[in-house]
Amino acid sequence: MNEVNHRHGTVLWGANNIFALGLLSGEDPRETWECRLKGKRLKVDDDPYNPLSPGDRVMVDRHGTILERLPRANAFHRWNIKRNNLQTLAANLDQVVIMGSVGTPPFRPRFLDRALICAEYDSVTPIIAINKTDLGVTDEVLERLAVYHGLGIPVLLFSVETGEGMPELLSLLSNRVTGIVGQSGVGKSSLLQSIFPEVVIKIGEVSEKYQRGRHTTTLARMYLHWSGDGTPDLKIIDTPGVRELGMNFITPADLSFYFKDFDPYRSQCAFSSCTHDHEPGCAVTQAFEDDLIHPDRYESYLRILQELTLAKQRKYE
Ligand SMILES: Nc1nc2c(ncn2[C@@H]2O[C@H](COP(=O)(O)OP(=O)(O)OP(=O)(O)O)[C@@H](O)[C@H]2O)c(=O)[nH]1
Ligand SMILES: [Zn+2]
Repeated sequence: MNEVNHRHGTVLWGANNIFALGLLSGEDPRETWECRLKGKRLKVDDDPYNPLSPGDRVMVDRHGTILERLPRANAFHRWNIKRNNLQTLAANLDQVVIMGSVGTPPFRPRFLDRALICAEYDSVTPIIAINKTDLGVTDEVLERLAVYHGLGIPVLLFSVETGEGMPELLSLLSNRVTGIVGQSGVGKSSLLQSIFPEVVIKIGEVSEKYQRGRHTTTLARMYLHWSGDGTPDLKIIDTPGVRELGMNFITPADLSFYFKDFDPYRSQCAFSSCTHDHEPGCAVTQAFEDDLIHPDRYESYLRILQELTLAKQRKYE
């Protein structure tokens, strides 16, 4: 391969066969370039619908044809219900911010627990960030969030509206590649707009438009923030807002291993095949009854377990 005629770049966003690349090797760090995949395929064809995601590093020729995807350090996925498969949302992440809110919409541990499972599955470090503190944070919410703090996960409270907690959030994001996931309405667009005031954030509209299309329920996008010396000091990949995260990539038997707070009890159940649901002698159920496992977490577990068990039954029907 003639290196002189090739450049490296990072996928900022893209759909179907057109990808915007940034962080290109060359003179101008802020240059972006619209490139194409030759024949819509890559040698590493692990996801034919979605061969490239924001954060992917690629090699491109001088005509703007993407030749190769460089090896991924990791990738963040979600379950695509329509395709019945995992879908890559972002690649090469240092961390993922799981965004929630208080007030509107109210704090919802179910989504959080599901997003934490995705992060654990993909070995991406999670951070929990709860927006809209200006609407008031009740002791009840603080008590529910303490569970995650206890699991060793950073928990931040902030408000895009008042700026409270924003310096702490930005310092956690600085000089890292961060994915953001959150349910619709938690203020993802507002957060991005406050960090990237020069960009007109139209994520809601764009993904809405594309969701009607066949291929692109996938429109994630990387935003770059440039420091004074011309280097990017923030790299944030926004992912499309979702209502619910499907968990079909794990089996019912594996589910409890994603609940680290069950670790001290799991091995003490009377049956080695215990699903920690209804079985006699279940140490996990006992721990929940003894207030050693938070009710939110046990409820999340039971709901996902039921969903996965039903999906498995349907598969064999
Ligand atoms: N009170 C309050 N409202 C906020 C805050 N941040 C965002 N909002 C409001 O929350 C609503 C939803 O914000 P968006 O930024 O559109 O939320 P989103 O998560 O991008 O939602 P989708 O576009 O549907 O994915 C808007 O009315 C915002 O003005 C905040 O810190 N405090
Ligand atoms: Zn059990």
